[in-house]
Parts: sequence; structure tokens; C-alpha cells
Amino acid sequence: MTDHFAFRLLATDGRARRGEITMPRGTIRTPAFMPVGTGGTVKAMYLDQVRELGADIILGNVYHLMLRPGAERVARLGGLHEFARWPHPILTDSGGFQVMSLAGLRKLDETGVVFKSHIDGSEHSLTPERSIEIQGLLDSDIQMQLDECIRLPAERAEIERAMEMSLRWAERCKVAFGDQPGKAMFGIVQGGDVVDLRLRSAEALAALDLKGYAIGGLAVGEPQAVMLSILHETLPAMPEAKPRYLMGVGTPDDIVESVRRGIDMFDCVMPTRAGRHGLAFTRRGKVNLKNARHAEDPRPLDETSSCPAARDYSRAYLHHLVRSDEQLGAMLLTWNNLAYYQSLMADLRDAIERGAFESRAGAIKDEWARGDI
Ligand SMILES: C=CCOC(=O)Nc1nc2cc3[nH]c(NC)nc3cc2c(=O)[nH]1
Repeated sequence: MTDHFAFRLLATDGRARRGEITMPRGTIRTPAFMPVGTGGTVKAMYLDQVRELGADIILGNVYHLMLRPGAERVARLGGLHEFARWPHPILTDSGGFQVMSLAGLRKLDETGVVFKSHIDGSEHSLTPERSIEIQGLLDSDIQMQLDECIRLPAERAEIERAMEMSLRWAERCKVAFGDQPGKAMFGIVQGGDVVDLRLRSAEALAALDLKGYAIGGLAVGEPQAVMLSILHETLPAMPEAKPRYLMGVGTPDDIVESVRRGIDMFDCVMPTRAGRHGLAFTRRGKVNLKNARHAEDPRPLDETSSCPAARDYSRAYLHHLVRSDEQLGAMLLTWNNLAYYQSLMADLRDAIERGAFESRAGAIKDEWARGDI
């Protein structure tokens, strides 16, 4: 066990990296996929199942948890790990992105953001200091700086303004976070689709000597080619010895292409959200269980899978559950999809160790490219 946060590179294959983060609550094997546990729960899953699938860390959202049940209440109940019975690492976002995308934004200035709750319309504020305080109350292991993620396309001046404010907020978050050896505060590189602004953000954040860095402002609707070119240009300016986390990404193809360029950590609602909408990811491609052609198909999703949801249930039964909007449909397909994502990550980690990233990457991309089977 360790009382500090440490990242070690174990192997590389081109720019792809195999590493591990050791923290008091456990080790995170990278490249890692972090299931999204918005309100302290990974929707439609028991967290024991999430763990059994190989997840080393899950995400929690400040925006959702501060509104309900409230950060102080979670603290009174022993913190998020105790509350949700997840003893392993948790990464919490700062709430910034949700405020921009979910809440009714009322004000955004140097101080922070003021917004209306999407739940009951009540007014709340987030400053860099309050965001770190909330993440501390949740007892979060990896805490994100408050940042401003702007929508693209945007004018250079607007992108520059938001990037520079995010840098000043990173400094304030670093001061507010202080010195917590067993925890980490990550900065977030912004700069939109303007390479020189991305580089300025990466270099200024590197100078803060934080324990890890996220790449923000991507996967917000831009073409994959734009996202990948920004990664290609930005990653070399980021410290080799620190973990890199690409927020909100992505499909298996996005993940493969981002690992190839040097990303270590991912989070995305895709596997869980798709599962709730009747879409199953398998090694042979995607299966839309809403489709009537599955109505009498006795085959399971994937008889070779170690996940019961993929191996033990007929497509006909899954189709019935999805068509009847039964809870078990969302549960089984979420289980299947998270199993698929974790198996991809395990394959990629193993392939990098063996110097076989390219061949494994090609196979995953082909699997994903197959249409609805
Ligand atoms: C856990 C995440 C830490 O998030 C923050 O504290 N701030 C933040 N979150 C993002 C989330 C994103 N999801 C996507 N696509 C689905 N793009 C994203 C971009 C950002 C971003 O620029 N900043």
C-alpha cells in the first residue's frame, strides 16, 4: 500500500503508454476506462459488478452531488466511498462542464459561475475554491480544477479568454487544494481548436507541477479528425511522467486512436447510456436490441464472453426486455457494454506491454466499424 499518489510508466509502444497510478485506495491500470457514476452510482449496475469487470476507478459529478444530496450531507455520512460502498479510487469532475451543458447558467466571471439548478431552479454558485471544497467533502481521490469549456466553433478571442481564465482558476484550485499526498488535483488543458492556445495552456499548467492533466474542450461535437489532430499537437507539450486524461471520450475507435497518441485515462457515458437505450456492443459489432429481427433469435450476444449478460441470455429475451422497457433490459445491456469496454482496455494494456499495439488496435477498429449485426 502507498500513502502517496504516484504514476509509473511500465511500457510504451510508439506513443501508446502502459502505466499505473498507485494511490492509498488502490492502483489504477492505464490505459484506463472510468465508468461514469454521476450521482454516486453507475446507473443500472451494482458497484460490485463494476469492480468485477475490471474498473479500478469510477467518476462522480460535483454538479449533481452538490445539488442532491448535497456535499455537506455526503461528508456527514462519511464521504462518497462510504456512502456508495465503493472503497476504490474516485475521480470527481469540477462541475464546470455540467453547469455549461445542464444548468441554467446565470453568470460567469473571474469569480466563478452562478447557475440555476436543473432540478428545482434554485440558484447556486461555484468558484474554484468551492469546487475543491466540495470535492474534499466528497473525499474524492482525484479532483479536477474548475474550468470553462466552451462550445466550438468559437472566435479565437473567445477561446483565448476562456483558456486564460481556466489557467487562473487552475492556480486558485492548486492553492485551495493545498498539499494532500494521497490525493491529486488535475489541471485541464483548454484552448479549443487553436494549436498555439493549446500549447500555451499545456505549458502553463505543466509549470504548476500538478499530479496529472486532463485534455478538456474536446468530444463536444467536433469531427474525430479535429480531436485527434489537437491531441497529436498538444500531447508532446505535456509532461511524459504525468497521467493524461481525455474527458468524455469515447467510442472504442476514439479510445484506440487516443491511446495511440498517448492518452492514459478515459471516461464516457456511451457504454452505460447506450445500454439503457437497447444498444449492445460486442466483439462482432453493435447490436440494436430494439430491432424486430432479434425477436426470435435464440443466440446470446457473445457466447465467448465471460460476462453472463453477454453469454447466458438470448437476443430474443433481451429484445423482449427492451421492447417492454423492463429494468432488467437496461441492467443486462449496461453490464454487457461495460464488460466490453473493460475487455478492450485490458486488451490494449496487454498489447502495449507486448509491443503489439498496432495489430490489436486494428482488430478493435474493425470490430467497431461493423454495422448493426
Ligand atoms: C470528469 C470530467 C472533469 O470535467 C471537468 O471538471 N471539466 C470538464 N469536463 C468536461 C467533460 C466533457 N465531456 C465531453 N464530451 C462528452 N467533453 C468534455 C469536456 C470537458 C471539459 O472541457 N471540462
